Amino acid sequence: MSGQRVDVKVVMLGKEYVGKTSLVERYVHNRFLVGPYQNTIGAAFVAKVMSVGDRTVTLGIWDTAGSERYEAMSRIYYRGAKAAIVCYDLTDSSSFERAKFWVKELQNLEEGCQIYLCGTKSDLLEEDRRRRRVDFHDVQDYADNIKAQLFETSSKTGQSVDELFQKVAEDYVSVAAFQVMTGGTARTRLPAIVFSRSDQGVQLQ
Ligand SMILES: Nc1nc2c(ncn2[C@@H]2O[C@H](COP(=O)(O)OP(=O)(O)OP(=O)(O)O)[C@@H](O)[C@H]2O)c(=O)[nH]1
Repeated sequence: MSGQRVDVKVVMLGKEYVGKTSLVERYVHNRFLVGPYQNTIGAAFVAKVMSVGDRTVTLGIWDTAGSERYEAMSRIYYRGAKAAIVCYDLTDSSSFERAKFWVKELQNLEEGCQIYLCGTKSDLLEEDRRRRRVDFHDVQDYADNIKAQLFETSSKTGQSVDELFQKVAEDYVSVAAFQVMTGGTARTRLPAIVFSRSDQGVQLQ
C-alpha cells in the first residue's frame, strides 16, 4: 500500500450509459470490456502516471455514476477538479442535454475547472452514419462558447482516447508553467487518498 501524490484531479461526468467507465478502462488498461453493462455506483478512482515532454504527470481520475440517483454524490467528486471530461453519447441527443447540465454546474461552482467535451461511441457512426444524433458543428460552436475542448472518441476502437487524456495533462503542464512564472501554484493534492494496486487495478482504501 502506498500514498501517491496526484497532480491533476480529473472528474468524469455525464448521463448514465454514455461510456465514462469504458473511456477510463481504455485509457488506463487499454481494454474494452464486453458483457452486460454494469452501472457505476457512487464513483471509482484510478491514478495514471504519464509523460508530457520530459515531465511526469499523475492524473487522478474520478469516474462518477451517471444515474441521476447519484447526482448529489457526483457534486462531491467534482469539487476541486482541475479538469472535467463531460461525456455524451453521439447516438443519444438526451445525453448531450445532460452534458449541458453538468457544464452549467461547473461554470457556476468550479470556475477553475477546465472543461473537455467528449462525444462517445464514434465507432457506431463508422458503422452507420445515420445513427448520429448530436451534430458535430453544433457542439463545436457550443464548445467555443464555453471555452471547452471537444473530442469524439471510441473506447471500443480507442479512437482519440489517448489524445483526450494527453491534452488534459498538457494543459495542466502549460497552466503550471504559467503559474510558476506569475507566482501562483497549480499543484493540487487530493486529501488523504491512499490506494493499493490489485489485479483489478487501483482501488481506494
Ligand atoms: N460501441 C461502443 N459501445 C460503448 C463504447 N463505450 C461504452 N460503450 C458501451 O456502453 C455501455 C455503457 O458504458 P459504461 O462505460 O458502463 O457507461 P458509463 O457512462 O460509465 O455508465 P454509468 O456507470 O451508468 O454512469 C456499455 O455497454 C459499453 O460497452 C464505445 O466507445 N463504443
